[in-house]
Amino acid sequence: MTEPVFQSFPAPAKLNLNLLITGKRDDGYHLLDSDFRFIDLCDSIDIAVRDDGDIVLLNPITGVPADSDLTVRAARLLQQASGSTQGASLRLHKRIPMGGGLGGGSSDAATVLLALNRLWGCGLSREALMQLGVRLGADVPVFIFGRNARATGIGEQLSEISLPEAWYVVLHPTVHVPTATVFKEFSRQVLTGAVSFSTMRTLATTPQKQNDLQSVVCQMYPAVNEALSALRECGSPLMTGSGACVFLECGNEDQAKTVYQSLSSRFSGFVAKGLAAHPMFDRE
Ligand SMILES: C[C@](O)(CO)[C@H](O)COP(=O)(O)OP(=O)(O)OC[C@H]1O[C@@H](n2ccc(N)nc2=O)[C@H](O)[C@@H]1O
Ligand SMILES: Nc1ncnc2c1ncn2[C@@H]1O[C@H](COP(=O)(O)OP(=O)(O)OP(=O)(O)O)[C@@H](O)[C@H]1O
Repeated sequence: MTEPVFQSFPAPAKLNLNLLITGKRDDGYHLLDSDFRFIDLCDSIDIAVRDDGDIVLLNPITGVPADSDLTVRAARLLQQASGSTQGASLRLHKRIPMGGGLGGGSSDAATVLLALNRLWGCGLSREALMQLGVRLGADVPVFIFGRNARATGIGEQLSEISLPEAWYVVLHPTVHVPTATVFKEFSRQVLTGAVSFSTMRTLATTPQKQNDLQSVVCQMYPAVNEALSALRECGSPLMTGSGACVFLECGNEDQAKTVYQSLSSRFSGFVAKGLAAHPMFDRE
């Protein structure tokens, strides 16, 4: 029997450099206005094509059954949409903390769609893959889009943005923050008037450095507030996505490392470099 040939594909994390919640759709999904930046903390996925049509995740994450894993769901969705009879063995190397607002699961799904589209020779356009991706999660399209982007809609309307070089101190409070719970609580607080929807930015407005979910998450998870308070001694930090991770932007790597070292005995986290584009993005 021939050994399967695995190829390795990167799946980067993202930060939401700002996150305005501008409304709610009839189906309950929230409208947002957010600048997404890819960072150099990456999961990686080894993929080998199989000719029996099966999709097999060789090392499921503890607590996430293989059938629910976004990598497996992405592969099955592409099989269905393209009519491909080929299968794949997947091996997942997780480095992006889960439930951190860093988009790890969404990025894994996007990488599988991009990689299998090539390996199976499906020939779907980037746009078609993005439309498939949003069925798996609101954060999936931006990873397929492949460039740092301003996102509107629920995250599927994307336009490229150009960002300066930057490094980020990212702290990971040890709480798992479920995205659905946070949006639900935000919605409840809109009804009571405790929070309100933001207005979408006009082209002339400079991006507001705010995350509309932050106050809700800090109320629910004090550990997130503590991490923000610690970073505030060094600048103006923000939460990413629906949390739990918080970050501080720094102009150079030394500064970021110094800030992180001063906090690393109290918080887990890391220093990451902002990327100019997704590592799988090619500009031809
Ligand atoms: C907060 C962000 O991380 C910002 O990047 C994303 O909008 C979240 O995207 P995601 O993790 O891919 O979220 P999904 O898996 O699509 O949605 C999880 C749940 O969060 C809520 N949700 C999510 C995204 C969104 N724009 N509005 C929502 O109300 C919905 O209840 C949904 O059932
Ligand atoms: N490949 C995967 N990697 C991580 N989580 C996965 C994966 N597949 C399914 N999941 C499920 O998705 C949940 C959210 O994981 P993820 O790491 O994407 O959260 P997140 O970074 O907060 O996402 P976001 O910023 O998109 O809200 C996990 O708790 C897990 O149950």
